[in-house]
Amino acid sequence: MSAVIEIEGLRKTFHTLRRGRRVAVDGFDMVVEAGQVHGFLGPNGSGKTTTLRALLGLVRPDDGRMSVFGVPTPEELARVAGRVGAIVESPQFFGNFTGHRTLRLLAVAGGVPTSRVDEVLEQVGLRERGDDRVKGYSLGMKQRLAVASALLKDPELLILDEPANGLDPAGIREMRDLVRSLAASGVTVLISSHILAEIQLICDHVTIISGGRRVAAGRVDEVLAGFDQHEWQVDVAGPERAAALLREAGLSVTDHQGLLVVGGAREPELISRTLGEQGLWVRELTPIRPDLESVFLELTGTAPHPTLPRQVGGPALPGEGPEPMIDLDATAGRGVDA
Ligand SMILES: Nc1ncnc2c1ncn2[C@@H]1O[C@H](COP(=O)(O)OP(=O)(O)OP(=O)(O)O)[C@@H](O)[C@H]1O
Repeated sequence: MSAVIEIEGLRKTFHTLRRGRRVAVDGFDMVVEAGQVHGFLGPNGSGKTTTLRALLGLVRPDDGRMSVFGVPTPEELARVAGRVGAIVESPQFFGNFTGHRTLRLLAVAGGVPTSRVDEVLEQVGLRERGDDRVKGYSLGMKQRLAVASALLKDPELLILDEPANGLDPAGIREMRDLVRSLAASGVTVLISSHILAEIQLICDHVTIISGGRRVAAGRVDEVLAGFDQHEWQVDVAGPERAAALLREAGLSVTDHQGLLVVGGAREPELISRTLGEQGLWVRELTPIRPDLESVFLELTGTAPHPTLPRQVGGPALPGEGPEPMIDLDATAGRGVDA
C-alpha cells in the first residue's frame, strides 16, 4: 500500500483575545494509505479541522511535514489538487439555484466537463432532485450536493470534515451509504468526525486525536483489540458461589445484581469449566467487547458530565461557552485563517 496522506509533527498555534496563545495541533502524525476509509476521530476542539485546513493550505502551520500523493503540501498542493476532493468548510450554495445549475457553474469554473454534472448527481442520489432549487433541499441533501461538488473532478482522495454534522438519522444513513459506495469504487476517503458509531460503521482505519496529538491509530479492529479486557457477562444460578469459584481460579469478578462480569479469561471455556465442574451451569456467557466509544473516552478523557446525558463532542458544558476567536496570523496577513 502507498501513503496518500502523510503528516508528521504538525503544529499550529492560534492566538485568542481572551486566552492568548493556544496550541491547536501539537506535533500530530497521521498516515492514510490508498484505498482506506480512514476515520479521523476526536472530541470537539481537538484539532481535526485545523489539521485538515493545514493539509489543504487553508491555514499556515508553524511546523511539521505533510504530503498528499507523495507531494509536499501545501507548497506543491497545486500539482495534485485535481486528484483531491475536499469539503472542509461548509460550502454555501445559492438557494435560488437548482442543484444542477449549481454543479454546472462549479464544473465550468473548475474546467471540468459539464457532462460530469449528471454523473455526480446520480452518484450522490440527487438525480431526481437536480432540477429543484437548493433552498428546498433538506440538510442531508445539501450535504450530498456538497459531496457532489467535490466529486466533479473525479478525485482519488475525498476529504470530508464532519459530513454527518447536523444530519438526522436518515441523513446519516444516506451519507454512510454514499461514502461506502465511493470507497467501493476505489476512492480513498478521510472522514473527520466526533460521532464514534459512524466511524466504527464506515471506516476500516482510524486515527484518534486528543488535545492536538495522536493518541491511537491503526485498523479499527486492532485499535479496539488493544483495549479488550477479555471480559464476559455470565448468567449463572448461584452467582455468589460462582463469583467465589471464579475468583479462586484467578479471574476478576464483579456482581451486577446477579449478573457477573468476569475479567481476565481469554477463552470462555475457563469460565464454563470452572463452574460446571462444581455443578453450576452457565445460562448465558456473552463477550463484552470494547466499542470505539469506550476506547475513545478512555483515550481522550472525554468523560460524560454527571448531570448531563452522555454526549461526546456535544454542546459545551455549563460555563464553557464559546470565546471570541481571532487568528493573529490571519490579521497579520500571513494566512487565510478565519
Ligand atoms: N481561527 C482560529 N482562531 C483561534 N483559535 C482557533 C481557530 N481555529 C481553531 N482554533 C482553536 O484550535 C483548537 C482546535 O480547533 P479545531 O476546530 O481544529 O478542532 P476540531 O477537532 O475540528 O473541533 P470540532 O469537532 O469542534 O470542529 C480549538 O481550541 C479551537 O478553539
